[in-house]
Amino acid sequence: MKKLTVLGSTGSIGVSTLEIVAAHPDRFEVVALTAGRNLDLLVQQISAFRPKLVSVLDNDLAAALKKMLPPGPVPEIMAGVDGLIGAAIHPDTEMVVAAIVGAAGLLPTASAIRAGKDIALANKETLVTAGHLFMEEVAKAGVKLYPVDSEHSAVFQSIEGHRSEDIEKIILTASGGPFLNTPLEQLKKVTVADALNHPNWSMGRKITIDSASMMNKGLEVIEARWLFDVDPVKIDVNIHPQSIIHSMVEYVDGCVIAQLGTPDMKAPIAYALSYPERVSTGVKPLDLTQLSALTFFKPDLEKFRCLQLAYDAMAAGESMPAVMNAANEVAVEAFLNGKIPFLGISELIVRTMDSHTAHQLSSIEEVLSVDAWGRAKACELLPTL
Ligand SMILES: NC(=O)C1=CN([C@@H]2O[C@H](COP(=O)(O)OP(=O)(O)OC[C@H]3O[C@@H](n4cnc5c(N)ncnc54)[C@H](OP(=O)(O)O)[C@@H]3O)[C@@H](O)[C@H]2O)C=CC1
Ligand SMILES: CC(=O)[C@@H](O)[C@H](O)COP(=O)(O)O
Ligand SMILES: [Mn+2]
Repeated sequence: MKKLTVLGSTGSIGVSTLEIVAAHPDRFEVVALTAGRNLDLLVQQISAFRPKLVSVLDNDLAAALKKMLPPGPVPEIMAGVDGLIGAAIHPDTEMVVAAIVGAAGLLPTASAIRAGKDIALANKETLVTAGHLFMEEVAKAGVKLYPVDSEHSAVFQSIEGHRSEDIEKIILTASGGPFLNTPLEQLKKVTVADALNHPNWSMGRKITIDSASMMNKGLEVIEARWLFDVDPVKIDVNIHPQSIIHSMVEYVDGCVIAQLGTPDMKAPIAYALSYPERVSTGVKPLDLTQLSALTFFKPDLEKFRCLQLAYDAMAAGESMPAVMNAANEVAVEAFLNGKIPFLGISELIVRTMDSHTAHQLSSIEEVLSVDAWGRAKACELLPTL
């Protein structure tokens, strides 16, 4: 029986994780759940999974939750960062599913690693902002870090049994999002609803906008760089609009190993939870005879400026990816709230990165202060757009 904490249980990844847990009650048990504001869903999850501890965004929400609890055993209720950390380091927990969105996931994930918990990592922002420090913490604590992100799960599955020195290239696939065939000129006028209309994946709002701008793929290149300890020049991005091949690894002998499947996050989540075993997921099996074509081409870096910005941030290194990530989080929120147009996202990131001189980061606490700086700078620059 694997005992789990799910950070971000009310989100898209959190809900899919709990579907896997519910399907395998003999394998997985929930110890702790954390939510942000979605108390109604959290109450349903408490009723179904009977966690020992739950946490919500703040004390007001915790007080409201106490009045909504279902009949039965009463969980410990916590709030804020203390609650996230409490859930992450709960003594009964063996594995933490890191499924909070954004840099808010950094501290609880770091705390879980330091407490010796294995990690199923969905929260890519942790590796984008502080990849080298996280990988050092993972090595120091001797814990396992399993990728949940579909591309990284595909790479993980394609490198098993192979020597890292035999890798020629990692090829991350990208759907191209809803604007793959939209001319740059028309991107000036796209709406929030247009950007949230991802062709292949059903996901949370922030990552869906990141997919539309292709910042998601930029974040994933940085994520792969740290997760698989590869030189960034060995990481390619191929647009693959069908999202059937989830990523590939090319070896020095010219062989390419890929992982394929119906686009459904339950598959990579289940593999991270049950590794090295495989469990049923309910994911629709792939019928290759029903696919008309699998196509691939290079991304347009002028149109998808955010992908180029991620390459620039990775090249600058040190604190720059954390600043880029912070500016992106502010920009996506502003776009979703109707404060800036879609192309304002990349513009705000450029202006924030231009205001920053990269410097070395030697602790996760320093990363948090750079993240705060990046957010404050991006907010200050918002009216200049
Ligand atoms: N969705 C997907 O298919 C994929 C997601 N990922 C990554 O996984 C992570 C989660 O994505 P996704 O599930 O889509 O996101 P969602 O927005 O659907 O869910 C986010 C979760 O985090 C909670 N949350 C948000 N902000 C805070 C905060 N400040 N403090 C505490 N909790 C918070 C939310 O609570 P509430 O809703 O209750 O307010 C919710 O439970 C992201 O990093 C994303 O990039 C990676 C690959 C695929
Ligand atoms: C499901 C998943 O892993 C997402 O990160 C997905 O990759 C988004 O699709 P894009 O390829 O459009 O970014
Ligand atoms: Mn992905």
